[in-house]
Amino acid sequence: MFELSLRCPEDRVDVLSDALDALDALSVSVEDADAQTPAEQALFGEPGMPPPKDGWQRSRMVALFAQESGAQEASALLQAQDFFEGCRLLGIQAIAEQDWVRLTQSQFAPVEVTPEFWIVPTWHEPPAQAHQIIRLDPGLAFGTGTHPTTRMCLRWIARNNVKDQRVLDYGCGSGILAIGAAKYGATRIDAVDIDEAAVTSTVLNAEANHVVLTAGLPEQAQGLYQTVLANILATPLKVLAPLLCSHVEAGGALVLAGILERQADELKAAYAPWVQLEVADSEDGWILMTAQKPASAA
Ligand SMILES: C[S@@+](CC[C@H](N)C(=O)[O-])C[C@H]1O[C@@H](n2cnc3c(N)ncnc32)[C@H](O)[C@@H]1O
Repeated sequence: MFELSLRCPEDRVDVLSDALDALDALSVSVEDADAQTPAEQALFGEPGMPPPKDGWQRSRMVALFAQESGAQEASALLQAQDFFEGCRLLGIQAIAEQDWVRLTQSQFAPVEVTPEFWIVPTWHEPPAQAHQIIRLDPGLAFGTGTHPTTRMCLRWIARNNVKDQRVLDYGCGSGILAIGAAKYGATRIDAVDIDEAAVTSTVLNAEANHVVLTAGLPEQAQGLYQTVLANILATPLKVLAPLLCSHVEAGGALVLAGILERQADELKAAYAPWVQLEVADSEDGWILMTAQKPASAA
């Protein structure tokens, strides 16, 4: 394989991607040309939404070609185009053969939720002290346990009693929270997501973990649940406040994650008409907020 890399301004990323695609690049990736420097720009998008911008102010694009001649031809053609003005060819280089599967796998080790509760990729042996295990490999959907928001939700499940409960996992991603709830004894579990790939991942991961749950699009969530879990992000969580609260049974628990420490007050205010949210856990600047729905509430 041969890698053609170039640098370009943000407004050229789209046209260059299309051109490289048309020139038979096997893949095109874009990254911040200023990554790892003080000029690095953070670009965040909401899950399920398109990225906020096509590229960074100064983007580095890397296109992969099967043959060196293909990369050279593409570079000559691109440099002859008007839209290449302001762009710079960084070079063409051969990529050494690698065992990509082994390399990827080596980046995912077992993750500890509590000393007894672990998330273990299928290519690893579970640690000896693990009494409760979720088997999960990285896939298309969010939720491998490496993110603090997921771990905090799972810790909450392990430390609170969900046995025999009806549980809703809203924004299920890989299904990891729904599977965790099943492992801790929840019996009727709905896992929903706006992303169909997440629904498919959840079904496959539930099967691999031998747990029973129902996965589907958000309309699948119906009626009242004793526990509602939602690890999304502060903005959608605020929009979803009436809906999520309407699914919590009186006396039931609402568990929210994907919230930064500084967003605690805005979340409390958004949920105040229904429940009183409190910070229940925190890790790396992220917080877990929980509430019990008043027993008399509708
Ligand atoms: C941060 S991931 C969490 C995945 C998993 N529950 C976990 O804890 O690791 C958020 C998930 O919420 C989904 N999502 C975002 N907005 C949503 C919405 N309005 N309704 C349902 N799902 C949503 C995304 O597609 C994504 O899979």
